[in-house]
Amino acid sequence: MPQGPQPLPGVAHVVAVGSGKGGVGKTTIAVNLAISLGKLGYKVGLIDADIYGPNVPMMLGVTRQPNIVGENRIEPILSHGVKFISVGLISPGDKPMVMRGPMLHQIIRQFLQQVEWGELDFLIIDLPPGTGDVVISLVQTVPLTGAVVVSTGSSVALQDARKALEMFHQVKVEVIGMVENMSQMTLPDGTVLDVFGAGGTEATARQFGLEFLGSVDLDPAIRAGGDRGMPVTLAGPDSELRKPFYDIARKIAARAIELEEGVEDVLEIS
Ligand SMILES: Nc1ncnc2c1ncn2[C@@H]1O[C@H](COP(=O)(O)OP(=O)(O)OP(=O)(O)O)[C@@H](O)[C@H]1O
Repeated sequence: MPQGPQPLPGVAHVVAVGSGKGGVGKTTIAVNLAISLGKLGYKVGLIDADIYGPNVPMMLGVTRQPNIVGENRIEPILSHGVKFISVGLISPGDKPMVMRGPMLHQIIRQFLQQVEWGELDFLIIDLPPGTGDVVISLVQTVPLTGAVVVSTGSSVALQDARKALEMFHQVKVEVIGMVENMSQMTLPDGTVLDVFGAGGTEATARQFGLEFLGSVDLDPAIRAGGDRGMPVTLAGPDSELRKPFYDIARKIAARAIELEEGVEDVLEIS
């Protein structure tokens, strides 16, 4: 058995989406990012590693168990052009996932190595909120292209987002950039409400010398799309609501490709 993280054959870029604080919309961003990348022509996979709130199956509208094929290989579920697998499919329904570190590590390894991902341009990983075990299991198993950190503009969310940044730094994962979710809300009469402190995430990104990837508004349509298993980005980039998701996806794709090329350059020189 080879030691250390090994690239997944056929998978070009692995991008983790983390947050620090729970409930800031990390899964919403990860799911809409995956769909947007798919609509932009990339082949996309999504691992829902959020053991505390595995909501990807609901947001992608499929909650059935995956098929086992060949010699104990797992066939990912295909929905809206995205191949996905979720801890929520292992423990469906309302039962919480209760498990110790080694079992969690085993599941993350399985999701990476035992799933028939085929050829992928991007494998997106929806991390649990906070800092910890899942990220360590990930970096021990595969080289990550980078991570995206989602936050609202509120000071409390940003306090936790900074911890996530520090964690990625400690495990030597490049942060591709930060996204502000639920940034502001436009009422039907055109009034703009600043609910969570719009602009806070951009300021934090600047402070850390990171790219700010963009802001997504707080909009009931985004919540409703996730609840119905029909995320808003399915309708393409042509609206003020959906365009930011596509702009963010394009920036992440460009940066991920650039980072991977950088690695190849270094290898060529040495
Ligand atoms: N921009 C938005 N506008 C409206 N609702 C949103 C937006 N982003 C997320 N939501 C809603 O907020 C709730 C929390 O979002 P989500 O589950 O994506 O957060 P999370 O950070 O992944 O949470 P956790 O990691 O704690 O599971 C969901 O009901 C989701 O539909």
